[in-house]
Amino acid sequence: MHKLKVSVSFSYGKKEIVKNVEFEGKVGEIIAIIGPNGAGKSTLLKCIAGILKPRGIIEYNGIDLTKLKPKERAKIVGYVPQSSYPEFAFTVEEFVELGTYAGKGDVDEAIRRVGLWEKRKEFITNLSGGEYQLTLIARALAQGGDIMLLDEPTSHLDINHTREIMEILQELKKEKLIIAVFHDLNLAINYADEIIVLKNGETAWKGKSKEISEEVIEATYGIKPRIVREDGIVAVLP
Ligand SMILES: Nc1ncnc2c1ncn2[C@@H]1O[C@H](COP(=O)(O)OP(=O)(O)OP(=O)(O)O)[C@@H](O)[C@H]1O
Repeated sequence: MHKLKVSVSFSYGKKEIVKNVEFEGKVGEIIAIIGPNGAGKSTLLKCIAGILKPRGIIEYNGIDLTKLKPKERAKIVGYVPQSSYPEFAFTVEEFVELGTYAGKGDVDEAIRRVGLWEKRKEFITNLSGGEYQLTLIARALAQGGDIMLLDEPTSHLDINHTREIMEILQELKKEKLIIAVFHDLNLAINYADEIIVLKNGETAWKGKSKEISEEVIEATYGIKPRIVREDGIVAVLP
């Protein structure tokens, strides 16, 4: 069990943004969603998060997530939005507690797990971009659900913070299903187990991340990259 089944479409007005995207995932996996700007990646994630109401099926362990009330759904799915600069001067611990259904214990535990315990009394407006991203992850973590969705968790981060976030995700996947949107193909290929490539709202390719080919990338992005494979590491050179 611990399996997510997704088969959804979503339209803004008459414009279909997500077209029959189907995949399955289970606890223990990282699934990366990649694709060009405007492909529908964030929209797909928001559908799974319950922020948007898609047509189709989103089922976890046989439970139809689209039918759950927000509070019930939040116990299963955590959502980490695209990071934007924080506007309000909450402390880290106030922010992690805010909007979650977590108890104090879960809040403390989540802050510890992302390594921000020393900064728990700090205002989020004083954090670096990387620390703020960790705070967003802690907030989703505090809800304790089996599924964690992240929209570009490493955008604007330096190599140090990028590694920190990716290592946290590797650790979390032992007990969760992680679904994350990435623009960085190298991160997606090397850290995710599965990749879903979206183009114009459709699934252009899906499969084991390291099996993605030059042809798939060329067909999706319109440029022929070089892919170097060595010692189990895959490097995509634009
Ligand atoms: N609120 C909205 N109303 C109407 N159209 C929208 C809305 N939000 C997004 N769209 C459109 O949906 C399409 C997909 O957007 P989405 O943000 O899901 O793409 P994306 O793949 O995440 O892009 P990016 O990589 O640039 O973040 C775009 O054409 C966008 O203009």
